[in-house]
Amino acid sequence: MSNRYSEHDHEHYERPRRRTRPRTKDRPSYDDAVDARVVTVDRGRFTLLLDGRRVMAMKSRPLGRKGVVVGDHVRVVGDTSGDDGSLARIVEVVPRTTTLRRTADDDDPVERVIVANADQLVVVTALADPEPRPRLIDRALVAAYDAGMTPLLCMTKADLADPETLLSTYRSLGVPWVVTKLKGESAGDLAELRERLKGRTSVLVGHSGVGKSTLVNALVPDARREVGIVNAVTGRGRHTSTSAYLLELPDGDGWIIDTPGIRSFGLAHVQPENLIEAFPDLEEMTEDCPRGCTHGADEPECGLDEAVAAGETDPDRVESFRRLLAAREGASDW
Ligand SMILES: Nc1nc2c(ncn2[C@@H]2O[C@H](COP(=O)(O)OP(=O)(O)OP(=O)(O)O)[C@@H](O)[C@H]2O)c(=O)[nH]1
Ligand SMILES: [Zn+2]
Repeated sequence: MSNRYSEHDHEHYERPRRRTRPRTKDRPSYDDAVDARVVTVDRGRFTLLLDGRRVMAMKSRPLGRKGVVVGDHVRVVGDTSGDDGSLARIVEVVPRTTTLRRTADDDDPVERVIVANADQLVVVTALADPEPRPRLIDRALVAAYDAGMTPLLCMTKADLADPETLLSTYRSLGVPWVVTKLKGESAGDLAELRERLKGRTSVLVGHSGVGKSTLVNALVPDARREVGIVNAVTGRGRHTSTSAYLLELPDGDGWIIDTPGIRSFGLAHVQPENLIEAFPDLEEMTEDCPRGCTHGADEPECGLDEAVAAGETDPDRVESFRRLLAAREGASDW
């Protein structure tokens, strides 16, 4: 408690003292702070959800350079009315349960947290038009496992193609999956997807054209209007958003975070040890690996090869794991 204005310093308040500025002005006593969640971020301004109200806020000085991202649970003070022109102040970021990150790249030299407190990463891919891009799916899976998030492979446009070909690539990894179809016969049944999203915070990623916006709008009928309202306040175009955006599912059935602006997924920060932790059965077989073994295909004495040779594990699973490991490298574009 070296702070001169510590709240425990009662004496300080009782004894009149000469001051050059009002002492309470910056005193960090946040007993009156209230909880809120970050919905979206735009040029240093945060839209929060607080007791069902949309409230604009900025970071307060004591937070310094500490980042505040979509999905963060925060504590706020000041004008939390949400009235036009009102601005609250974020004074604290509640410790995060997960962080989805992306590596520094040519466009941006800083490693960044993209989204906080999400427990599921939904990799949205079309079965056709555009064709699935397994390498991008692999990269998204790596990001999910690294972040400690459950992946969900969501295959859209099931009216155009059969999911089996794509599924065969991911079956040995045990990646949970759903198919959706928002056009054609029996279109629009999202019951299975809703079930998977229930009670969780799920980030949706996918490259352009896979049908992610269509999906978000089907899941949250108000989505377009909501994003539009916030964008009107922040001066963005009405129905466009380039920032990640948190939306509540109807009936309080969970949260989704749409990520329209995320076009790259740099993974250079991902350590092999973090990745293998997502596969406890494989990890167990690497206990006797030489120090620094990455468990890649070219490692001379990797326990995974011994396990395959001894028939103790599914070779497809090892191969798929190694494919993910290799997917960390190279271009980061979606
Ligand atoms: N056949 C078929 N087309 C679909 C389905 N879902 C979406 N589409 C179409 O696919 C196209 C792309 O859908 P969007 O929702 O805009 O795709 P997006 O992933 O949000 O793409 P961006 O907006 O570029 O990020 C649109 O023409 C949709 O009508 C589907 O289940 N089946
Ligand atoms: Zn190894």
